[in-house]
Amino acid sequence: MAERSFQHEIGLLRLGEGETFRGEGILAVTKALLQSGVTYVGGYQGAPVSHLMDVLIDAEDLLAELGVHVEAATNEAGAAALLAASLAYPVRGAVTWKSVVGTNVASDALSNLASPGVIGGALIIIGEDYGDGASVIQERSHAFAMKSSLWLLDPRPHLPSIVHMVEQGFELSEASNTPVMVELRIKACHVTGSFQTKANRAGAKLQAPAAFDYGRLSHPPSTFAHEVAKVESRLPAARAFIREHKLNEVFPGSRSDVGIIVQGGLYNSLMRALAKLGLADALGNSQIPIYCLNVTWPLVPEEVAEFCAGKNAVLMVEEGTPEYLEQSLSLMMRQADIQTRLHGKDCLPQAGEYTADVLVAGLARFLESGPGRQLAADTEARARTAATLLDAPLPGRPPGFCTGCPERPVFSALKLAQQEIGQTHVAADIGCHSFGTLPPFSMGNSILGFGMSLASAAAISSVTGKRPVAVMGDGGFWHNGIISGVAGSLFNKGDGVLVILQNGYTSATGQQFMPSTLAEGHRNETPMDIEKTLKVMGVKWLRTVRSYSVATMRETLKEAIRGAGKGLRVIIADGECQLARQRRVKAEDAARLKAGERVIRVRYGVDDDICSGDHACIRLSGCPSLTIKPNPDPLRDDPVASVIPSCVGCGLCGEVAHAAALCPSFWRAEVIQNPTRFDLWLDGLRRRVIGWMQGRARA
Ligand SMILES: O=C(O)C(=O)Cc1c[nH]c2ccccc12
Repeated sequence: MAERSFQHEIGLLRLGEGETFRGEGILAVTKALLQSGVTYVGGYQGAPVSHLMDVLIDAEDLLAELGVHVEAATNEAGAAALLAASLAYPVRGAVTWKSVVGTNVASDALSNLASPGVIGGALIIIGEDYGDGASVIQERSHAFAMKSSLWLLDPRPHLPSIVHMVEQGFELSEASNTPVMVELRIKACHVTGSFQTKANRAGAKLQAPAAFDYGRLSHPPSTFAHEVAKVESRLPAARAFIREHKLNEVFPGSRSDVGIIVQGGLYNSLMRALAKLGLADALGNSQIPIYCLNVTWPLVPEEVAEFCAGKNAVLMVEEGTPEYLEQSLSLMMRQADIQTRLHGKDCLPQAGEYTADVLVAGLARFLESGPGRQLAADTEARARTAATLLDAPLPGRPPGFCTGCPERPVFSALKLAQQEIGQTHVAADIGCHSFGTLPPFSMGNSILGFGMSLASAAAISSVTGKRPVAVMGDGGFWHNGIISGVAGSLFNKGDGVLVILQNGYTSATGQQFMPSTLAEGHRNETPMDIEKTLKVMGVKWLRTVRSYSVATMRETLKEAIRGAGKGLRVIIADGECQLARQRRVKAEDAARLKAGERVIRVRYGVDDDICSGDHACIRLSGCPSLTIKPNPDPLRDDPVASVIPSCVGCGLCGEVAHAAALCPSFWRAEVIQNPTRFDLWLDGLRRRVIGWMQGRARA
């Protein structure tokens, strides 16, 4: 994989009995899977679980030794469907993706899997991308567990707990014939710690295909029996297992009047809040008893009753909306006729991440604690004071395209095209190109999902009377766009423009390879070609344009948007992901330098004397390496544009200045290492000519 090397982590996967693993939560999961004897693993990358897939794919050799099949699925639906191996065979397997979005994509396969259930342990490791730092819609994966009768583990962020829950997850899955989701929030994925390892186990293998059994198909009439099995056998079996194996934890406290029930994943934040309130020490000893739900679905009514009975009040600490757990607890307590008061979202916010500070305020409300309220008020006041001390609000720092990104020029070209032919609807998509919706481009009227831009634009021309432009990455194309977008548009004889940003990787998730990746050393020796694929599908109007050629791209866009006739027009904007390219080129250059070979680096810069100081170049590019500096001319006070050393020489600044006819202040230089004798001769000649001209100028 391109983003980073996982050689160290692969070493950790080889640890044997009784050794110590040190690292991140999400990587501990990879080791836990191998210790559990999986026969197959798979998934689709996305924050915060990308590294799980990356490590497993890089660990090809080890997994081959253990006989574990690895599947880099093209989307989450494919990953979920992989679990059918555990539906038909008593083998263990695990898949991963980011949630809630990945679970949305996977949900068709998940429903069909959950209905017959599984005979081999089946785990779904979901990266719950919720709260500060999340990149997707704020919804709860919990809903999927409830609707499909899947069990939901939410281990407290502590490596031994995470590993234990993965191992127990397989057992629970087998004991109740139900797929199990392991929910890991951003903080749980990145929490660091250690645990004692066990030896890896080879996955089970069978000699023959399973016998035909209609009862294991999610088809009527089997589905009616499945529905009954879910409630009459699988649920009771799961509850019995959870109770018997103490998957949920009770931490007793000195107080008997109140208690706290917490989702396992929030346990660390809760302990921090209690410590701030002086109700717990730093070692996790709390005065208030805590019932920690490492399993958030299903709840175990007997455990709930035991914890709540006899207390005046309990607080349910449950992040996100709606308050499914609070509702369930309320029903259970009513049914068991327990008179304990139940609090939750009346004390804590309905929406947003439950950070320690948010929990301090909520706990103070629950405990009706004066000093607690004071602490929460003080914290808020400090934040306000800090804001006033700063005088003006801090300038926004939206994320944006990397230096040299091949996607930036496409938005520059689209901006220039719109300047000439007017605005048109722009359907944005998920990927690095989503940054086109942020300044300085601010383009995009909708984002409807991964690979959904073209489909989302299908009805737009009937609304606006103008041909819309859908932007899609090559990652989005293979994930969903090829079917939902391209096939849908061709089938419906749709009219519109699709711009495919072909950079060679699913870059936003960490530069993973995908079907059309060309990189060397990739397992896929015959990469699928998007252009050929589109032609075969029947796209008639198709252009491939180098993404840095801004003027050509502008003209191509104008032609596509305004051209006569109907039909889908596709522009493939081609340019390799610059981060991946830099890693590749740097290594290649270093090898060439070492061998004494000639290496050229291209750099751009701005001539201070010529820069007009209007910064149109910056507004059309937003490159992090193109900034401003004080004007060296004492008679001018406008800052001038400046290219800083992080420039990778993509040439966009010059292209934009040329395409938009801005001031001619950009220069391009070639830095040649290990020059040839011809290079040196040419350099000497240039110096002489320039010297002669400068001499004339002075004269
Ligand atoms: O990695 C991220 O942050 C993403 O949002 C990418 C992504 C991976 N799988 C998806 C399914 C639906 C929408 C976005 C994604």
